[in-house]
Amino acid sequence: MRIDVVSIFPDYLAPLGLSLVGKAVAAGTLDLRVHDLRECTHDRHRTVDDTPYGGGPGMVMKPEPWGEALDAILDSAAGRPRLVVPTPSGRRFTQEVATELAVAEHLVFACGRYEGIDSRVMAHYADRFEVDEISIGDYVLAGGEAAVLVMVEALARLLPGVLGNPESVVDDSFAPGAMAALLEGPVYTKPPEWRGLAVPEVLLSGDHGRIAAWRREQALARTERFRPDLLGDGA
Ligand SMILES: Nc1ncccc1[N+](=O)[O-]
Repeated sequence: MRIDVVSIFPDYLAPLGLSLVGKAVAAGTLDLRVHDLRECTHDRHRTVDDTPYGGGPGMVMKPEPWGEALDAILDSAAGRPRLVVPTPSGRRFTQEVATELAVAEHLVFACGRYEGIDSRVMAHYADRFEVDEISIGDYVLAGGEAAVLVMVEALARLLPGVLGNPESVVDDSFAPGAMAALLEGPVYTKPPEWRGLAVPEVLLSGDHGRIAAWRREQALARTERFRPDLLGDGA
């Protein structure tokens, strides 16, 4: 998979060189290219934004630098990449969306800052990109870069060979499957007792049936407490 990220703060994406995503890049599973949008400006001030037509607060990112940046990426792209635009006004990012993105051949993330990117950019590229405006949550960040870190990490761990133990994807919170709509319950590891706190004895029993039942019970309780919306009506 190839991933391009366009941003006026390319250094913000440096964490993608670490840990799990960094390993995927080193292994060649991910071809990650980060581009500085300002390299597509040609005025003295390297201007990327201007005041919004129709008035209103803040600034809007100008279309010209985006046109130059995205044309260059398309020139070196095979096929029709998916253009992911992180925005609070997009469709909601979920584990299902992460799974969808994880099977793409080529993702291009356009990091908007300020009030967003001139809407003509998304309209102009609708035939050459599969344009996908996605929100990671109902809050307002200063730009899309943090959202790209979130989305790339969520999809990278789904790529074959990236996670040491592919099993751990199966019982993720929100992963499709038997415990699909439940939050993961508490987890424990050695030592069996720590500062007077013992690990629940069922987990040391070796009785896999009892352990599975206990885990489901804990997952249900946690889901009822933190995310009753996941339980639907009278589940
Ligand atoms: N919530 C957001 N705020 C700003 C930019 C992008 C965002 N998002 O969710 O992708």
